[in-house]
Amino acid sequence: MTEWEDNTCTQLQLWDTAGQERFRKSMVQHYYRNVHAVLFIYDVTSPASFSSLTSWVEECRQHSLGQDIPRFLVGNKSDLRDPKKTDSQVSQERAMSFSKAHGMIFFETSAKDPPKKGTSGQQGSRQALYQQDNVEDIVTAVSLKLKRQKKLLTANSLAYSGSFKLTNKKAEKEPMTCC
Ligand SMILES: Nc1nc2c(ncn2[C@@H]2O[C@H](COP(=O)(O)OP(=O)(O)OP(=O)(O)O)[C@@H](O)[C@H]2O)c(=O)[nH]1
Repeated sequence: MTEWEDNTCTQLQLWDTAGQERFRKSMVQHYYRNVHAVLFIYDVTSPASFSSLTSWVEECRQHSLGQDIPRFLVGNKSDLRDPKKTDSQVSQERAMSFSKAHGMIFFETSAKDPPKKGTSGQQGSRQALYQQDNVEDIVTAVSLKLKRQKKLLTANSLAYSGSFKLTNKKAEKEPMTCC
């Protein structure tokens, strides 16, 4: 639950899809019904977990999840990054490029050992390109995105389903009423 300064709050209900196929098959319809956002989470030390994201993106598409549903890409286990093993890890550049291609908001974090607020991580011998966030920051970002989107949807539905529709400056001054 995130409480905002305007006295509203956003409550997040997270559904963790089971890794095991036999559970996934029976639960899958339930997951996709009324979904407001999707978090694609992978393990930064497991390129296989990153590669499997493509099938999750495809699954979302098959379940007709619209592009208006916010998508987040989260690389977890950043505490296990080993500067000497860059080949067997998912680089932030690769993840960032994937997130851009799929319209996702990218985060990297560790659920076990939360990065200090706003710090950049170390990747190989270089400074990581993107900052790492703790889990709470990611939850807040998801909540904020949903709050903004809800506001936008409400504004749009008022503009298009009310007794008048604002189309231009003239209409703003002299609203046309109908119904
Ligand atoms: N070092 C480290 N270990 C983690 C982190 N997050 C989870 N783990 C460990 O990773 C293991 C797997 O965690 P799960 O949450 O079961 O992973 P999962 O992907 O949901 O697993 P399935 O639902 O079975 O697919 C556990 O032993 C966790 O303690 C992290 O950020 N850092």
